[in-house]
Amino acid sequence: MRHRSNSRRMLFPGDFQIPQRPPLAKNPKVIGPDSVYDAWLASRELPGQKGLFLVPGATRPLTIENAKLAWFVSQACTFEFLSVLWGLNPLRTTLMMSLNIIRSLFPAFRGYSQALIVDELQSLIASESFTWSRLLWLMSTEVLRRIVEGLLDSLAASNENIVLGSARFFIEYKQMEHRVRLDVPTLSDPVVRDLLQESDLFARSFSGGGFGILSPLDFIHVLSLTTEIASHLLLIVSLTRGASHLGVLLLSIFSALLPVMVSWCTCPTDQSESPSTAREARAADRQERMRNLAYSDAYRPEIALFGLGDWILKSWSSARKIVLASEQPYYLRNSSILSQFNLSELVFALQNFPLLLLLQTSATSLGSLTVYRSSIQSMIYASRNLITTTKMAFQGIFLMSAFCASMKLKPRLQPKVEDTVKYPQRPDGMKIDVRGLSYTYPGCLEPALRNVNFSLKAGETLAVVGYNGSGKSTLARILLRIVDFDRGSLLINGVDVRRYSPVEYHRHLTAVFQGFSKFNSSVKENIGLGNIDKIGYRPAIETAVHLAEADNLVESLPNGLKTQLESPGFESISYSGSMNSFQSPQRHGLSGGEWQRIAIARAFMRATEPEVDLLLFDEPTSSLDAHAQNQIFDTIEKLSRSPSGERTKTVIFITHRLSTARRADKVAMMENGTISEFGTHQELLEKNGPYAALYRASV
Ligand SMILES: Nc1ncnc2c1ncn2[C@@H]1O[C@H](COP(=O)(O)OP(=O)(O)OP(=O)(O)O)[C@@H](O)[C@H]1O
Repeated sequence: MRHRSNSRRMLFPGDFQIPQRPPLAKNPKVIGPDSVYDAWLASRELPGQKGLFLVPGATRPLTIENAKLAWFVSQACTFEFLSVLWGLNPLRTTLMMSLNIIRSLFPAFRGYSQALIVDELQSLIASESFTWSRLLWLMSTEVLRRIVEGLLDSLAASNENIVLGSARFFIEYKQMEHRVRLDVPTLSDPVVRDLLQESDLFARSFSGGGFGILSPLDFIHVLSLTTEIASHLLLIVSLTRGASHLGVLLLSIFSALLPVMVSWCTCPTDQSESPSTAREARAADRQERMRNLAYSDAYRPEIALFGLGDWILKSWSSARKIVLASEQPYYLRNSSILSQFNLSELVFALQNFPLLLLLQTSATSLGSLTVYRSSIQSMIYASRNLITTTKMAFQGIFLMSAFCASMKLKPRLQPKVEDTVKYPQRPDGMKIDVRGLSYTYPGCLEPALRNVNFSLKAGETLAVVGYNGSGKSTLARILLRIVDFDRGSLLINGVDVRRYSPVEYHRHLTAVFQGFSKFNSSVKENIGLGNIDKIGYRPAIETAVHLAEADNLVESLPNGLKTQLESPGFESISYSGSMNSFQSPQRHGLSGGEWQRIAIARAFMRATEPEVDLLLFDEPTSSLDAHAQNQIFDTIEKLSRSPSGERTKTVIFITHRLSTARRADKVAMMENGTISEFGTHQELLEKNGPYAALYRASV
C-alpha cells in the first residue's frame, strides 16, 4: 500500500509547491542581493568586470562575495527546497540521512574492532597459552560487523536510488511544467537562457552525472563526512588522553591536517576552469559554439556542402587554447616543487613521532597503535573528501539558485490578474485595429516595424505583401501574440490585446508560420497537433487532410497516417545514463511542398472550430504549384464562411504571389517596416504606387 501511495505522489508532483518565501528582511546597512535571481546573477559576474558573465555551468570561485551570496541563497531557498524534496518521501529521506550518518561511523568502528583482534593476538602470544575461543569470538564479531556493513550499504544504495529518482522526477516535472508556459519574449532573453541552462544542469545532477561529480547528496555527504572526522578524532583523543599526551594529540592533528593545508596553499583559491577575463569568456563561448556545430546533426548538410569542417576545427582549437591557457596557472602551480613533494610520505613520517611517543607509555597496546594509525589516515582522507564535497556543494547552491529563480520566471506576455480581460467573441470574426505599432527585436538597432496603422473589419480578408525583410512576418507574429510590441496599440475586438491571457487568445486563432514546425513524429501527430483535443479522433484528422488536399500524399506513404516522418535537423536529447531500448522506426522524408501541405492540414484541424476567429497564413503556398495554391485559397475562403455563406472568420495571409492578393478584400503593401499603401487591390492598382509596380512586375 505504501508503495502505491508513493507512486501516486510521483505521478502528481503538481501537488507540490516550492514555498514562496516572503523576501528576507534586509539590514539596510548590508548591501546584498534582493532576490535569488539577483544572487545567481551576481555569482556569475566575472571578478572585477562588471557586466561580463561566466558561461553557464562555470565554476564559481570561492570568494568572500560568493560565500555571502551562497549564504543568502541558502537562507532564501535552499533550506525550503531541500525540505520540499524531503516532503516527497519523508520516511525514505530520513532513512537515507540516518544511514549516511551511521555509515560514516563505520570506519572508526572498523579500526576499533581490528585493534581488539590485534590486542587479543598480542596477549595470546605474550601469555604463551594458546586459547582460540576469545580470538574466534572476536573474529566472528568482525565477520558479523562486515556483513551488517554490507547489508546497510546495499540498503542505503537502493534507498538512495528511490529518493533521488523521485526527486529527479519532481524537478524535471517542475522544469517542464514551467518551461512550456514561458513565451518567446521571455525565452529570447539571453540571461533567461543561461538561467534555464544552469537549472537544467541542476536537474541533471540528480542522475549522478552531467555536471562533474556534483550531486545533491553532497549536502548530506558534508554532514556524514563531518561525523566521520569527529568519530576519528574521538578515537584519537581517547587513545592519547591525559595531559602528558596533549603534545602527542596536537602533533597528530597537525600531521593529519598538514596535507590539506599544503594543498590549500599550493592551489589558488580560484581553482575553477572558469574564464576570468572578457577574452577568455569570449573564447569559452566560441569553443562551445564550435563544439555544437561539430556535434549537431542539424548543421551537417551545410557543413558538408560548404566544407566548414576545417574552419570549425581551427576556430575551436584557437578558442580552446585560450581556455586551456586560462586554466594553466592552476596546473603550473600544482606542479610546483612544493606539490611535487610526496605529501603522503611526509605525513606518514610525521605520524611516526606521535607513535613513538605513544609507545613509550607502558599502557599503549599494539591494537591502540593500529587503530591510532588507521584513524589518522582515515581522517586525512575524510578531510580531503570534505573539502572537495564542500566545494561541490558550494557550486550546487548556485545551480540550485538557478532552479529556484527559474521557477519564479513569469511569461512576459501574461497580463497581471487585475488587468486581464476575457476575450469577447463575435459571430463574424475578429476585428483588428492597429495604431502606430512599432517593434525592434532585442539586440537590434533598427526597428523591424515602425508606425504601422491599419484597421480590419470582422470577417474581412487581408493580403499582406511587400519586399523581403519589410516586416510582414514580424507583423504576423505580433498579431498572433507570439512577440510583444514596443510602441502603439493593437486592439482586438476593441480591447487592448495585452489584456488578454495569451493562452485564451491563442484558442481563437490558427496559423501557418513561415518557418512552420516539422515534428519528428507520425503524419497523424504532425496534423493532429493543430487541435490537441482531437488528436486521437481519426475523422477530424482525415477531414483536415482532405481540406489541405493531402489525401494523395497520405495514401502514397508506406503506413498512411501512421508513417513516421523524418524532420530535418531533429536531434534527440538523451539524458546521461539512459539507454535506447528499442530501435527507432524507419522514418520517411517529405519534400518542401509536402511538408507545407502537412502544416496547412495542421492549421485546418483548428480552423473548423467555431471559437476560431482569425486564420493567419504566412506564405502558406510558397512551395506549392499554382493549381494546388488556388485550391488551398478556395478552401480558406470556404472555411471563413458559415454554411449559409456569411463571413464568420477574419483571414490574413502574407504572400509574395500577387496573383493571390487580388482575392483579398484589402491589401497592405509593406515597405521598410511600415504599411505604405492600404486598400482594395483595385484601389491600389489605380493609385499606381509601389503595389501596382510590384504587381506588374510579378504577373
Ligand atoms: N528574430 C529576429 N531577430 C532580429 N531581427 C529579426 C528577427 N526576425 C526578423 N528580423 C528582422 O526584422 C526585419 C523584418 O523581418 P520579417 O521576417 O518580418 O520580414 P518579411 O517581410 O517577413 O521578410 P520575407 O518576405 O523575407 O519573409 C528584417 O530586417 C529582419 O532582419
